[in-house]
Amino acid sequence: MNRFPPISLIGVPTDIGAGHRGALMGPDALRVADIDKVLRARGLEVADRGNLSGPVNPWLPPEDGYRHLDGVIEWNRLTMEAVYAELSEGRLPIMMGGDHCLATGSITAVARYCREQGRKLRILWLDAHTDFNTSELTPSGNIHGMPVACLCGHGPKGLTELGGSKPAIDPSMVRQIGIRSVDEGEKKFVHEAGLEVYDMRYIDEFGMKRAMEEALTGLDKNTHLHVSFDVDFLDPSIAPGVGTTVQGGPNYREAQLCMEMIADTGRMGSLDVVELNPAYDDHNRTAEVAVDLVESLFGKSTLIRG
Ligand SMILES: NC(=[NH2+])NCCC[C@H](N)C(=O)O
Ligand SMILES: [Mn+2]
Repeated sequence: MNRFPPISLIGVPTDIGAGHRGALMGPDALRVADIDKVLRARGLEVADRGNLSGPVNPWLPPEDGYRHLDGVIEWNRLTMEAVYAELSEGRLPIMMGGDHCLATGSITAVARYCREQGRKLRILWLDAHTDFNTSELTPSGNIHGMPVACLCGHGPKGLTELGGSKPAIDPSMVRQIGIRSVDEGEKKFVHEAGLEVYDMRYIDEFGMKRAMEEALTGLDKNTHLHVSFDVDFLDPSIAPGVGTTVQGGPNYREAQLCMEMIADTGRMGSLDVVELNPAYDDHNRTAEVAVDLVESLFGKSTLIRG
C-alpha cells in the first residue's frame, strides 16, 4: 500500500544554465536506470509525459552576469507550466533535469499551487551548493547557481516574476542540506536572507539524523513538501556523474537516511532530480544511485525492526 498520488515524470533535457555540457541527457539516463519501473514496482501509478522541448544551448559566454538568460527563462516557463498542470490534476510531478536552473520554474509552479490551495510549503534543497548567487555575486554567470535567489525575488524579472507575483517563495520555507561549496559574496547573502542551512560541517558534527529532524520540524497535514534533489549533493565517490563535483558529501547510508526520513513524513508532493550529467558518469552508476534514492523517497526502507 502506498499513500502517494499518481506520479508524472517530466523530462526537461537542457544544460542551458550549467557550466558543463551534458545534463541535457539526464532525463534519458534516469529512464535507462528504470525510474518508471522502479516506482511502479512499489505500487505507484506512473505516467511518463516525455520530454519538454525548448531552445538549444547556444553555449555562449555570460552577458551582464548571466549566461543564456533568454533560453533559461524559456525553459523555466515551459517547466513551470508543465509542473503546474500536473499538480492541478492532483498528480505528483517528478521533474527530471536538466540543470538546477529549472528549479525556478518547478518551484514557482509548486508555490503558486500551494498559495491557491491554502497549503503551507516546505522546500528541502539537497545540494552541495546554496545556488543563491546573483548577477553581481556570481563567479561564473551560470544561472544554475542562482535559482534559490531568483525564487526569493533576487534576480532578473523574467525569472523572479515567472509566476506573476514576486517573490515566489519566502526564505523561511527553505531548508538546505549537504552544503559545502558557497562563493564568498554568496555566503554573506545567504546569511542576510536568513536561509536555514545544514552544511556538511553540521552533518559531520551532529549527523544526518539531527539535520533532517530539524529540517523537517513543523510540518503538518496541510504542508506540501517539495524536494529539490541536486545529484551533486552526494559524495562524488558514489555519484561522479555531475558537472560540479565537490568532495565531502553525504555517503550512501547518510543519503539513504535523508531520503527515508523524508518518506516517513508522508508529505512529499513534488520532486526535482537535477544535474545528473551522463557525460561525466561511469556506466550510468550515478543515474542508478539517484533512482535508488528516489525509490527511498517513495517508501523503500532499510528498516527491519518493527
Ligand atoms: N546547481 C549547481 N550545480 N550549482 C553550482 C553553482 C556553482 C557556483 N556557485 C556558481 O554559481 O557558478
Ligand atoms: Mn544545485
